[in-house]
Amino acid sequence: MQTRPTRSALYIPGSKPRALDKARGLTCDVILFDLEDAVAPDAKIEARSNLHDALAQGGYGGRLKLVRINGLDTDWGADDARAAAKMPCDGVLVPKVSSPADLDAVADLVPDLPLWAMMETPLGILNAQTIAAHPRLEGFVIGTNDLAKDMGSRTRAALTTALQHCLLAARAAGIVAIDGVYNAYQDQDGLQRECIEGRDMGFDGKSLIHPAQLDTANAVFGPTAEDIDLAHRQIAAFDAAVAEGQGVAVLDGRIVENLHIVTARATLAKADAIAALERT
Ligand SMILES: CC(C)(COP(=O)(O)OP(=O)(O)OC[C@H]1O[C@@H](n2cnc3c(N)ncnc32)[C@H](O)[C@@H]1OP(=O)(O)O)[C@@H](O)C(=O)NCCC(=O)NCCSC(=O)C[C@H](O)C(=O)O
Ligand SMILES: [Mg+2]
Repeated sequence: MQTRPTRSALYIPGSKPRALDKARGLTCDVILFDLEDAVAPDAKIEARSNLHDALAQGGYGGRLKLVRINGLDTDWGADDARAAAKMPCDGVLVPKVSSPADLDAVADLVPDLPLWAMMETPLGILNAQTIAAHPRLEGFVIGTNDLAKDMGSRTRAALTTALQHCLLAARAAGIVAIDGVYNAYQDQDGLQRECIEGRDMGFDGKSLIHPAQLDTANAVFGPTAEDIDLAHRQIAAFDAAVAEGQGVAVLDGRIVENLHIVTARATLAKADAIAALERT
């Protein structure tokens, strides 16, 4: 089970050495080192080599480092998987996963690393429950662009059922779920709205394409000072109620039950994990 922060997951094309270098100083929680759609066919081999060198050089701190390989049905996928298996990364992100068998095939080539699944095909969404239950899987990253293309959908609202289905599957399996990208990377208001929507649905973070999107995702998906204060006060109120033989506390006119304490402790643990990451 992944416990590191996943508020912001930035795609970095393996074909862009400057961006690979710049990422060492960026405040993303997760780096999605991309060999797939951000890399042109002619640049695929060089991108794999760039990525090998960048990861070997290190300097990415405690960020979660995932390598998105090409699909095994392409000319590059199997070699990407074999190369990623030897890279000092935290997992392999498999594109266009439609069934657990797609993960089995990559797992055979990558024996020792966790797997993550791009959820971006209609069949994959329908099979989300069995994909999420794969023993090597640590998380979903939603591919809203490919999904919208395959479904013929023109709005994010049209994807709501698919997003919720993925979330249900992820939560049932206890894995991470990261929302899709917001393409208009210079539109901060639109990004903020979509981050809030994703957070309120239950996502753990947002996948991003440009450094200018980091602050918004980190702020929206991270606990605020008010969240942290409320969590402390809920725990204190509940402890006091329990000490008096009560099973329920009342705080600010609202009941506080054990289930709220689970959420409060999770909020504090998340804040601690973010602080620890920021120290690396
Ligand atoms: C979108 C971009 C092509 C814009 O590039 P550019 O015009 O070069 O941006 P800027 O000049 O504003 O860049 C400023 C500096 O920031 C660095 N930079 C830019 N993007 C990144 C990045 N992603 N990671 C790290 N650093 C980045 C530039 O190097 C500049 O640095 P400096 O020279 O020092 O000033 C570009 O942002 C880009 O290529 N983004 C990634 C696109 C991508 O990865 N697409 C694929 C993933 S999305 C997807 O596939 C989703 C899914 O599969 C689905 O189906 O939905
Ligand atoms: Mg995609």
